[in-house]
Amino acid sequence: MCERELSCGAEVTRYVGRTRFNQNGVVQPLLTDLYQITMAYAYWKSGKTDDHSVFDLFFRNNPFQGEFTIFAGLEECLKFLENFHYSDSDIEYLKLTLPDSIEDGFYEYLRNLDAKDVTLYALDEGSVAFPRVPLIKIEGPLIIVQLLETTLLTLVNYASLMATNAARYRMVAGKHINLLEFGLRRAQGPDGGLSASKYSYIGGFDGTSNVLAGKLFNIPVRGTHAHAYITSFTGISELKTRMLRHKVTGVQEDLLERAILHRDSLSRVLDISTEESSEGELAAMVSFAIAFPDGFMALVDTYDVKSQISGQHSPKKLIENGHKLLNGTNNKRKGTKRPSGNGKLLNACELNNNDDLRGENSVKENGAHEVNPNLNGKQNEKSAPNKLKESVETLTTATSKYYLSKSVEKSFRSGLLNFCAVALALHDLGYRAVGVRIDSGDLAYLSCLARETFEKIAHCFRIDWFKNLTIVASNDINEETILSLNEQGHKIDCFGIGTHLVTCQRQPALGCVYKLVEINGQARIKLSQDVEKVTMPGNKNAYRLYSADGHALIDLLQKVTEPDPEVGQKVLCRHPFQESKRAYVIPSGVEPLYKVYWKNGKISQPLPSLEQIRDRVQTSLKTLRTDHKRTLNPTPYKVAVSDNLYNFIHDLWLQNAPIGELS
Ligand SMILES: Nc1ncnc2c1ncn2[C@@H]1O[C@H](COP(=O)(O)OP(=O)(O)OP(=O)(O)O)[C@@H](O)[C@H]1O
Ligand SMILES: O=P(O)(O)OC[C@H]1O[C@H](OP(=O)(O)OP(=O)(O)O)[C@H](O)[C@@H]1O
Ligand SMILES: O=C(O)c1cccnc1
Ligand SMILES: [Mg+2]
Repeated sequence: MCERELSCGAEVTRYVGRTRFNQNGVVQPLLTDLYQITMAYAYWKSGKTDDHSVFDLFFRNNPFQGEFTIFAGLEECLKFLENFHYSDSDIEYLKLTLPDSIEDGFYEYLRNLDAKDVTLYALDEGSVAFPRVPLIKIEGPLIIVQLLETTLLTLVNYASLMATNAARYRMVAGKHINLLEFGLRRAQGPDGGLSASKYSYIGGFDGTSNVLAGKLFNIPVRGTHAHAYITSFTGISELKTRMLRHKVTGVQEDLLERAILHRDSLSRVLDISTEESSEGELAAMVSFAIAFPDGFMALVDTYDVKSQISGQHSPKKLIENGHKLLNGTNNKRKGTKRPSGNGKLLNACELNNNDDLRGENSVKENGAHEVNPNLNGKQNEKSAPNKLKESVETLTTATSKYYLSKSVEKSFRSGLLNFCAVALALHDLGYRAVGVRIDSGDLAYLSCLARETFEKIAHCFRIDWFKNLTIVASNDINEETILSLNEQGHKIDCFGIGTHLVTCQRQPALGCVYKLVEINGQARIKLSQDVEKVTMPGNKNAYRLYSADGHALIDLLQKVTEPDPEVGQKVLCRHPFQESKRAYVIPSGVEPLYKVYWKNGKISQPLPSLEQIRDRVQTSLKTLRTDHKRTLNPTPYKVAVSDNLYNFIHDLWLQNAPIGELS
């Protein structure tokens, strides 16, 4: 079954009610490290194949300097177990690749190997998770459980990192902003791109531009258009068609003619000269509107009609140059004068009323803007490093200063003028435009300017919906940009986010590991100089204890042989390594964290849909106190061990730590 759905640029087909998708074909037993297979052979040779083993899959630190992680990738792990089987060609390849000394019997063993003797316990996919609490606990014959290591890690590591990253973007953006993932072109390859789309959706994004992800995972696909579409038209003479049927009457009308008429009247209302708007841009917008009259969304920042806004006065360049000035490395550079700035931080929405500031800027012949350092036309007497420092601080804290340049605003207004003209023409023919995308410049300021323009038109032309046109912003957005935009004030409805989201630029790996914790009933511990790296030995259960107000208080690990903690019963919770750190907790709620997800060769729980996992992320995050979730210096969430497990760990540690000899 499929339904037609309107995206912000194009009508797309969305598949609904489909059953689950197939696993990416690249996920197969040979998607592993060679050493898993060589170890498997050595286990086989030494008769350890069926030793009953327990492995924990866990991470040691939360990513992005945060204090929580979203667990994701479980469904893919279960599918991997379901399909685990070496094909004939896999066996052939291994025979060619491994040393000749490997006995044929091993290949026969592999040929018949599957995951039916394995049992997998896990947290629910989409739950918040914390360091050292295993996300997955897996037990069964040593050889197979070992062979699963790398693939399970690759399925969980990036998925969880991505879902966490997306959830963080959702937190800073707030629940009413639309978040679109635009990262495929910048992702770590095609598979990275697909996973990014899937797990950013789970983490709280609303859609993706990645069409295959839409098809495979039933994620909403969304999109606008690229600068190429605008620049592909040089003038209105290129328009092959300018006619559009009226939505109600069906009569063919000349959309271009109407757009030109509206542009003339708008230019007076908005005080923008039509000479400053590009005809090519108008032609492109008209043609796009004819193609998608119900989904007209346009990029409004393509043409810098009178100047180049990138160069010396882009926010990045100004900040860089500001730093160079501060360091004395760029003093002689032409065109890099001290930026204006009196240290006052402007709310972005106030900027375009501040003619004093904007009026001071001039445009150089070469197209670069020169920003007059003197706000009042007087010589600035404060010329020492202090003043420079002040300027740099002004720049770094309010990039909007860059936009004091009048022509930046003008060039943006050209796109806006053309968009509004076409939107009004569409309105005449019974259609509603969708909105604009801004992909450069000061997103706070320009979004306010756009909204102000829409409101003005809504008022002047008595078209109420015009004021609610969607404003999409994109361009290298990250968590900090959104926080900063929130502080400055903006009117953006939707962020399109690519590079920083999908590459997880701030922390490119989660660092999940897979450690043997028990074999044939004997606990195993891996020691390390680095206490953080000492493993938690033994087969364990995990619980989340809740406070009376419903917040998660602490995660507790116990030996599986211990009774579950009980509501209202005092539990001693101990720091796993620091003896003096301990506390009694009387939980108001106790949640056993593990469910058996795979047993006897079958997935043993009903698997939630992507939407349900996405919902779980939000409900699970709600159980966390806000101080654990804040971006700056969040409070660490406590992970503890029972008194019993504490003593067990430390006894085992002593037993396993060799006693040195001093000489
Ligand atoms: N108001 C704002 N506050 C903080 N950061 C912003 C603001 N507006 C935009 N940004 C960010 O500033 C950066 C813009 O940098 P850049 O120098 O590349 O400018 P640009 O407008 O993209 O220029 P170009 O014409 O070269 O594309 C982007 O990362 C963008 O997300
Ligand atoms: O900026 P991101 O967060 O990665 O979002 C995706 C970017 O992809 C497109 O840019 P494009 O590929 O056209 O290149 P550009 O960087 O020159 O805009 C789009 O205009 C966004 O800017
Ligand atoms: O649809 C868009 O606007 C889009 C898609 C991918 C990358 N940048 C923008
Ligand atoms: Mg871009």
